[in-house]
Amino acid sequence: MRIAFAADDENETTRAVVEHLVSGGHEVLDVRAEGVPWPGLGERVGRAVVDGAADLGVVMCWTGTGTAIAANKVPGVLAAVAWDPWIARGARLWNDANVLAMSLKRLAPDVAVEVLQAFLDVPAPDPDEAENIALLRRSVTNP
Ligand SMILES: O=C(CO)[C@H](O)[C@H](O)COP(=O)(O)O
Repeated sequence: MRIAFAADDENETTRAVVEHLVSGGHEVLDVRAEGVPWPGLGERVGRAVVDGAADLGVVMCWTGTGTAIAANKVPGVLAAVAWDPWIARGARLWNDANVLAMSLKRLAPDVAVEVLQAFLDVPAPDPDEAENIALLRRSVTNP
């Protein structure tokens, strides 16, 4: 898969995430750029997904929340913060999340990789959730 990626800091966890993607045969579209702060990075990942340059996105910041909020401002993005594999799987399966957000400070490298893999392992959302997902995708400007 083509995965858009950005993080506003670099450490063992962010490196493990990128290495896991590359070793898993995924194409990593790294949208980091000098001087772009975390809100811009979240937006860049969201845009890459919505524009079709990437199939899914991964954003990381200290908390995971700021980049998730920024990504969610891009219409068509459903970004979810996950901190364990069950949450990540549920975000794909029941919410159709197309961007995974993780804390680069609070997740150990092996945990972040497990969370990421659980997200990637879901091929498609649960059809039983189609109505709820449609409601989730509806915005106040697009009722
Ligand atoms: O977790 C974050 C946003 O949710 C940021 O990573 C954290 O706030 C640090 O940002 P900065 O380096 O701009 O102070």
